[in-house]
Amino acid sequence: MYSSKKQRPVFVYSVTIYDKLIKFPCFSYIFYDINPPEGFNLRRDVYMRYAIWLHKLQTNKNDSNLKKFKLVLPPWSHLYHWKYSEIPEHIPWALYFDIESLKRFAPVIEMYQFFDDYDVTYKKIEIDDVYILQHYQDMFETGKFEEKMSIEDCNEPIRVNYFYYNNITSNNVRCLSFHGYTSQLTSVLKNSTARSFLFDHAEVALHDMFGDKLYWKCRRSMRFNKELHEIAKKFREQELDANDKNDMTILPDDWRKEIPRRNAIGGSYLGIHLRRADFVRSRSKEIPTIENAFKQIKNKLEELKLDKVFVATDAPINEINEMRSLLEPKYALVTYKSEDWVKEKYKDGGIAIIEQIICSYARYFIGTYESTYSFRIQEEREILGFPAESTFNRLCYDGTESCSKPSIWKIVY
Ligand SMILES: C[C@@H]1O[C@H](OP(=O)(O)OP(=O)(O)OC[C@H]2O[C@@H](n3cnc4c(=O)[nH]c(N)nc43)[C@H](O)[C@@H]2O)[C@@H](O)[C@H](O)[C@@H]1O
Repeated sequence: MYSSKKQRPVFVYSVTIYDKLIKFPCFSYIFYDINPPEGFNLRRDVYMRYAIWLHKLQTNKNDSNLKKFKLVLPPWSHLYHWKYSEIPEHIPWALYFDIESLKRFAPVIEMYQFFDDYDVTYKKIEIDDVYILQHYQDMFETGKFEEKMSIEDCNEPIRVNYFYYNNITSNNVRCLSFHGYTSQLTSVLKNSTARSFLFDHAEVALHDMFGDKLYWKCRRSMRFNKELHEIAKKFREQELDANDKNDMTILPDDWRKEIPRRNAIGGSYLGIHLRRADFVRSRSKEIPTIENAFKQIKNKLEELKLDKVFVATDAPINEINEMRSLLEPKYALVTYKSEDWVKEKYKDGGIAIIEQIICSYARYFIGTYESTYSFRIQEEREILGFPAESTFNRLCYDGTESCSKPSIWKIVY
């Protein structure tokens, strides 16, 4: 794990990484950052675009004239949906993900490990080349989308510091209007002698290929931190009477050993992701009221002959109680209540992941329309080998099941 001491570099004076990153002269570093309001699960998708790019750079023999790159994982700081007890907080990826598993796909390092790579006698880190990606305004106006990139005037004011560290900065910041796939950014690397690059607004670059074999390899490498899995497993066993052996949900320790299958059964409970919070305001016409959600849950429990529903939700307690009073006593509504140490150690992000895991292992899953939190559960269930019909379902806004189904993105090996 990480030590808080390692979170903030202490340096004495300023040099560029190109000049002084002396510990590992054969490496160059790629940083990326994302539009601040974006939530955790969209960020996971953006990570994949860059991990796939780095994977390709690492394996593509035609680009052997390029240096070796490391992808620096941006700490989880100031996420809009999370409450932080201490500000600024730089949460490393190891708190949520199995880093060794990520490394089996792409050459990633944590930010604090980058600080270790850096010569710590220097006060300030200056990233050699910063590119702020931005959309071509005219493409949205004309609807004519073509792949291109060009350095242009910036659409937004330029930031002075990066990643909420006031000693990470750059003297060379440019705005790159961009429409294309992430690996097309290779041309930026080829035309530069820099040893450190930051792509801000990284979400502007698209997936090279959404849903192909490489996409799924990368996705499979994104295993959660083992302890989070253990916590969810214990909860499933104790509160939902579910276990991997009976539910046919055992995966090999190494994602590279996974094989195609569709025989997962899942625990004898219905899994629901009921997204509320900001969605109640921003998507009121697309998500159900509590009563409408109840109708769909009850119908599905009847149809599947189940008597338990696990609800992952960011709803306030009064809404959960309302749902509970509608379902009980005939059906049990189970939610995850974290122990104090879990909340303290893993914070809001970890609790959300534990709930996602529990939904992933359910007999049947129903998510919330266009929530990336639900999308990630659907992917996890594809990896676990559930029949697609038990996964790609959404709560309809009107209490019926008649609304359109979510897009089905089946796993490819
Ligand atoms: C419209 C967009 O929707 C996006 O949200 P959407 O895709 O649902 O997906 P997320 O970005 O993951 O949701 C935002 C955060 O809300 C919390 N959250 C959501 N659902 C649950 C849940 O069931 N249980 C728990 N414990 N926490 C939950 C969690 O911290 C998660 O990272 C937003 O990130 C964007 O900023 C934007 O608002």
